[in-house]
Amino acid sequence: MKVLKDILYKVNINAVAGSTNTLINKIEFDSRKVAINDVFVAISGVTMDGHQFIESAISSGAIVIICETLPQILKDGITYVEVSSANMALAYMASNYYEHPSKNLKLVGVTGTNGKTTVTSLLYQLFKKAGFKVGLLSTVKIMVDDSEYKATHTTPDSLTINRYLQKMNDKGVEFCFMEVSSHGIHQSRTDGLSFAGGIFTNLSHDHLDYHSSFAEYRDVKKSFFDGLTKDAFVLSNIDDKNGLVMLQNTVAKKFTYALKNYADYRAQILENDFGGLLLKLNDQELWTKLVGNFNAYNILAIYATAALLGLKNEEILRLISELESVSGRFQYFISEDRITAIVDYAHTPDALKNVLETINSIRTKNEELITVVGCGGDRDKAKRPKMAHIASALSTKVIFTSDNPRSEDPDDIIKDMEVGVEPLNFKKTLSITDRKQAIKTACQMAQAKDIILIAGKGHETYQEINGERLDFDDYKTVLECLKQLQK
Ligand SMILES: CC(=O)N[C@H]1[C@@H](OP(=O)(O)OP(=O)(O)OC[C@H]2O[C@@H](n3ccc(=O)[nH]c3=O)[C@H](O)[C@@H]2O)O[C@H](CO)[C@@H](O)[C@@H]1O[C@H](C)C(=O)N[C@@H](C)C(=O)N[C@H](CCC(=O)O)C(=O)O
Ligand SMILES: Nc1ncnc2c1ncn2[C@@H]1O[C@H](COP(=O)(O)OP(=O)(O)OP(=O)(O)O)[C@@H](O)[C@H]1O
Ligand SMILES: N[C@H](CCC[C@H](N)C(=O)O)C(=O)O
Ligand SMILES: [Mg+2]
Repeated sequence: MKVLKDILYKVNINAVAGSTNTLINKIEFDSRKVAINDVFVAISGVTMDGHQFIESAISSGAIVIICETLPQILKDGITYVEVSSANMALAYMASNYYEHPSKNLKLVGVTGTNGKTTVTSLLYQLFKKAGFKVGLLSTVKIMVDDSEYKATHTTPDSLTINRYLQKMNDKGVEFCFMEVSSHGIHQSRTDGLSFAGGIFTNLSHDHLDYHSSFAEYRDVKKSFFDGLTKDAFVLSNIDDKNGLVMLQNTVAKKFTYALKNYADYRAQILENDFGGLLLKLNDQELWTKLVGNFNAYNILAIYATAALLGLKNEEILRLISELESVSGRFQYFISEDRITAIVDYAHTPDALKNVLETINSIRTKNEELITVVGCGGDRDKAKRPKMAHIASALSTKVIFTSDNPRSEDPDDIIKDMEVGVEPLNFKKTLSITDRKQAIKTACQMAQAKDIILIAGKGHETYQEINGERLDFDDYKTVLECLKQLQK
């Protein structure tokens, strides 16, 4: 049991009705999870308003209500706290409730449109190899040192974050690397956390269904860096046109990385093929198994972060050469028939362009590049024609298909995509709604030495249709199809 007034520390309060000396059990923001003596935080969400569940939370045992507008009738024995932002209040209360776990380890947040999972997962691997106890909060999974937990979000809600950070404290974790999504920042999921550092990877088109404009999306990302303290570091990719913007108003120590511009941490690509990348990094050669120009940025960010966190140069270089690629990020195999299949999580126009350009820079003219791609339902519709345009312009053949249609009709999503195909590329394209069938067709079309790219779902092991997640795995599917077709 905790005392309410202790967990309200730093919360911006407008009004209180009732006692704050109350003993409380736990905090919940979903009325369906409330039990006796809990605090219920009413959040006005994207689809519903949590304020309408105050009554039901009280019936389930809530004795404290945190809300943005006080109900008209206040019940005896219940403490009501009016705050200006319920999301922000939840984040500070979560941190207080779990006793500020982010202060007991070095927490590094990674934000940007693409590369967050790659950078955080590789940092997790590198620090584990260096012998530390490490934590990870990522799209793919949550790790409390060696214990793995399922991830539901890229950046979980603030209660979940602090709960896992406390578990990390209990295990003696020294470093934690976490993805910081724009939804996460906007919904204050990371407020109140003590970050030792923040990394900016890049910014391109995504989530314009949620953010009102690209400028708002950029400013939300920037606000993460604006919120860091002066003992923290910011590491920004200044080859990205918003790299310097992220550094504008932060009081944290500023560091930059780049392949094309002058920066604190610089690298040059010496070799780039399916075997990996050979980089010249601050005058030293460094080899990595990771493939693709964009991974040169990720590797450079990892090197710089490890250096900023105190690891020695030689050790970092040695450990980077041992890193394995992240599940569903340029994950590939070559079949018995010498067909290369690549599964990649490219689900934004920029990521898709980078992956296709990387493959094209490695591929010879006689080899076909067959791309299978779809776009998510209930997500930014403006990405659809853009991704279809890029896929059809940069591949020799393209199959448009489904990628988590969610509540939408998959054929409508495909139609939105087809609009982006330029007339000269029409003949390269084909649409097959069923993703398994699309992958199978790509495998049937491929000859020896051709390359199949299956983009958009990466590590995902499901296809979400009408609220139901049906088992589906791109990597397993393509592996099986190529095996069955073996000549
Ligand atoms: C659009 C969005 O971000 N939604 C998130 C948001 O939910 P919401 O605002 O829709 O909630 P709501 O359904 O309107 O409900 C409002 C409030 O009423 C409460 N409620 C609701 C029903 C009830 O009976 N009782 C009750 O108390 C809810 O618990 C909630 O607090 O707050 C919830 C709790 O934190 C999140 O789980 C939920 O994520 C949804 C599932 C989601 O799909 N989010 C995606 C878009 C997302 O966050 N993605 C980013 C990654 C993006 C990237 O690629 O960069 C991520 O970090 O994962
Ligand atoms: N530094 C980078 N720059 C551009 N594209 C990248 C970069 N790193 C990875 N990508 C591409 O973006 C895809 C997604 O990468 P990753 O999962 O690391 O990004 P993310 O930021 O975690 O995405 P999400 O927002 O879904 O969490 C990869 O599969 C690859 O195609
Ligand atoms: N974090 C991203 C992931 C998109 C992955 C793609 N497979 C899709 O479902 O659109 C989102 O939720 O928008
Ligand atoms: Mg991610």
